[in-house]
Amino acid sequence: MQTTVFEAKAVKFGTYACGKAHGSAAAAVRAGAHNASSFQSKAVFQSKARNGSSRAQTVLVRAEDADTDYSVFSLSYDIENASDELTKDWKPTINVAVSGAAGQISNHLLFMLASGEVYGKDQPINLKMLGSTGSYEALQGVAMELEDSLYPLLRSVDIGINAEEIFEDADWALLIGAKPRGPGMERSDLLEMNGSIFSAQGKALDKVAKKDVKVMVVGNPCNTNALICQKNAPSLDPKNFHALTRLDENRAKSQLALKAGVFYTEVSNVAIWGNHSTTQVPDYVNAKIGGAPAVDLIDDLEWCQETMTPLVATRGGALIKKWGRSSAASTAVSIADAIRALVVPTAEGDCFSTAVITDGNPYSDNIPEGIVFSMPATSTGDGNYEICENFVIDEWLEKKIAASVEELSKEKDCVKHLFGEYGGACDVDSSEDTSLPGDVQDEL
Ligand SMILES: NC(=O)c1ccc[n+]([C@@H]2O[C@H](COP(=O)([O-])OP(=O)(O)OC[C@H]3O[C@@H](n4cnc5c(N)ncnc54)[C@H](O)[C@@H]3O)[C@@H](O)[C@H]2O)c1
Repeated sequence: MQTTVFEAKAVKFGTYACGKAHGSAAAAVRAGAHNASSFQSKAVFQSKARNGSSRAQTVLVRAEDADTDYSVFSLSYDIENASDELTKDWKPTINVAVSGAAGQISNHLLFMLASGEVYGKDQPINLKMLGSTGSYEALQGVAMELEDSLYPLLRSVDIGINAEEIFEDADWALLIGAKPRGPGMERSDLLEMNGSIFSAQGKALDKVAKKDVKVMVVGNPCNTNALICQKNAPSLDPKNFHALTRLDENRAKSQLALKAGVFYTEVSNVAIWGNHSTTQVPDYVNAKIGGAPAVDLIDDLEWCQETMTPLVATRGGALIKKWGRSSAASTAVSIADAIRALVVPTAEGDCFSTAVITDGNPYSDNIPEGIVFSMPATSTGDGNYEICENFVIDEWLEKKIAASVEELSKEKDCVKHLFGEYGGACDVDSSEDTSLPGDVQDEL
């Protein structure tokens, strides 16, 4: 066994740095890309070539101050020169940025991303994890757990609190971090507070992310946060901004399957329309079970309208009452599903729900332009999507969709100034709270 030693710079806000065999200074380059405000510390690369081969198998990096800075390390593998069975068919590495990376949802999601179950077993990733000042130590802890998990597809990890550093060259940005509503805080205050986070993150994405970055906003109120983020990133394609409503879709599918007494894989074409709030509309009208209309098999309109619909819309609150905290694991699963929906072709006759910008949508009689609204879509698996055009909007759906449109239009009025539009008073109703769990701290 041959051992070589290299020297490179590592930075405090950088975790793994991905080096190459023969001492390629990839890590040094990555470290150098961080701005001068980052704390610099010297690190030693130790590369071990197996069986006397010149190809490095493993590179570990430790900062000199590793005792106090647990987050600085590196695990590297020379994919480009690899010829073994594991890596020879791997795709080029992608950069996945995750904000709120020290939070509950990320604690599940990050490990799914690193394992390959989201982007595929042949898709190596660089994880770029954004936290807040207060969560920086926790972020280091998450990085330590990732280090200890030995995921071959996880090529590198960066952590930081500066969005412009973390979003650099991002192919995907999963925006989970948000501030919860404190006791007594108005819904309009929450919109404003999180709005400023998402306008800053939109600007950062605009400046440093890849131009075809796919952005998925999870932090609540996610539809309006996604709108703010998109409007602050004018050089990016508006189509690539999503707000997560896949959890709502999964909840609706589960209830329909239970009611019909079928396995959930029989349930298809389930759309969520509207806002990720209690005004959301789980669409039983167009849903199918075993390829036939769900309403024919279930044959109970009252259950669909009066039981299933509110049950899905208020599921988060019910879960908090039982569990004592908001849904994190199932949300992470639904983020994974939402990503897979874009990178794997949609099955024939099926759809997935995603909240996207409504400009040019095929339901313009019911859904105005200029908001982020959940609709049914399909994808060929290339990261893009098309909104389904053939969904029937009956009288019941029309009324429910109108209520969600009104709510989102009011939310937009409250935050317009965050993307340079003025006019319209902030008139969101806090008396009937439609927000979903996770954005109200005192519920926990
Ligand atoms: N769309 C959905 O279906 C859905 C479902 C569940 C939860 N949520 C929302 O997801 C969000 C996160 O939920 P959680 O349970 O993980 O919360 P959490 O409080 O456990 O984690 C949030 C993390 O974000 C960090 N953070 C705060 N501001 C930040 C910023 N500006 N940049 C980076 N990080 C920041 C916090 O420090 C914290 O570590 C909440 O807003 C919640 O309401 C959405």
